[in-house]
This record gives sequence, C-alpha cells and structure tokens, in this order.
Amino acid sequence: MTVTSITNARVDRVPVRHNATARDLAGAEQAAVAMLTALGVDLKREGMAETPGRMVRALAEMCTPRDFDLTTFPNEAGYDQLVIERRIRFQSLCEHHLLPFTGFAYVAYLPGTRILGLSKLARVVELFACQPQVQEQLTQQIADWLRDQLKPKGVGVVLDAEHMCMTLRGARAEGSTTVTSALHGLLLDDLRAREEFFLLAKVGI
Ligand SMILES: Nc1nc2c(ncn2[C@@H]2O[C@H](COP(=O)(O)OP(=O)(O)OP(=O)(O)O)[C@@H](O)[C@H]2O)c(=O)[nH]1
Ligand SMILES: [Zn+2]
Repeated sequence: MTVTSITNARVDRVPVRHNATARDLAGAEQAAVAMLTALGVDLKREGMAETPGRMVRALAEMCTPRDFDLTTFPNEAGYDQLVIERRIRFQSLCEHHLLPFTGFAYVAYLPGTRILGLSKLARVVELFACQPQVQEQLTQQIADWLRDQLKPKGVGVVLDAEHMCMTLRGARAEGSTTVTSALHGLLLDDLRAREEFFLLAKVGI
C-alpha cells in the first residue's frame, strides 16, 4: 500500500494504491492442481478442469483491495460530534485456514480540523480486509490508519464477524460471531464519549 499526500488549501486528496506483491498465477495454478490431486479430488471430472485456475484467481481477487483516493475537507462547520458509519459489510480471509470471515464493521471518528468523505470509512475497511488477516489485527489497522491519516479527536472501530473456520468446520459453533474493538483518543479516554459511541453504533442491531 502506497500513500502519497497531495495537499492544497481546502481539499486534501491522498491516493491509496495497493502494491500487489509479485504474483505468479501460473505457478499458483500448478500448485493448486498438485494440492487438489493430493487431496484426492478428481480434476478430470466434468466441470473441474478449470477449477485450479479459478481457485487461484478467486484467492488473488479476495486479496486485492480496490484503489481509492482519501479525500478530506476542512471542518468548516466546526462539527464536533461523532460521525459513525454503521453496518459496513466486509469480507476477509482468516490467516490460519484461509477461510472467509465476513460481517459488519462500525467505524467512527470525532472530527478535529478536517472531515472525510463518508465512503472512505468503507474503503479503509476493504483496504485492510483484503488479505489474510486476524480479526484483532484488522480492527487495529483500521483504527490506526484513521488516527494517522485524519488526526481526529477520537476513533472507534468495532467488527462483528462470522468465521467460517469456526462455524463450518472445527468447533462448528454455528451462528457464533466474534466482536472486536479498537479505540483511540477521546473515545478511549473519555468514558462519556466511549459510551455514546457504543450507544449510537448499536452493534449487532
Ligand atoms: N484470535 C483469532 N483467532 C482466530 C481468528 N481466525 C481464526 N482463529 C482461530 O485460530 C485458531 C487456530 O487454532 P489451531 O489449533 O492452530 O487450528 P485448528 O486445529 O484448525 O483449530 P480448530 O479450529 O479448533 O479445529 C482457531 O481457534 C481459530 O478459531 C482470528 O481472526 N483471531
Ligand atoms: Zn481460521
């Protein structure tokens, strides 16, 4: 991920570009053929000839966040209350099993001198979700990035997600979800601000 700041007096536009590490999709496909064959999957079966290639392309796609520009604006109205984007759908891959975990993100900030385009709260979730991840780390990365890029008075992030490795296999704890949070600034230090965040975020509702 590359972040280069282009600043003018009013609108700040920061291109956020994904640096795809060198990918050898042909090599990955050969490896997928070997893996599936070793697992006893009959790739000669009708419909499966293209499966290793599809599998590799699907994984590569799920590990490629879309590029975007982070646009921020001066907080001219002096808005000093929480901005919360609720129920941002996200999908990621658990780094232990490479199985999906999917759910909702709740991302909030308490503005300082600048505000940002609302869509960027969803963009930043995708930026860090599209890679093999651990939910705790994903939560922190989103919160840290907003703190560092926007320098707001506070940041709050909650993720509520279902891990396929927990629900479809292994523990098979069907219907269970994992909730994680990361807080910075006033949302961490000020009890009332923190309570307001959780009240308004209405996680799970
Ligand atoms: N902390 C954390 N754990 C996760 C996450 N995703 C998956 N896990 C857990 O990672 C653990 C890996 O445990 P292991 O014992 O090494 O793997 P395993 O034999 O497949 O474990 P079982 O799932 O219990 O069958 C499991 O308990 C998963 O539920 C995550 O985002 N955060
Ligand atoms: Zn897992």
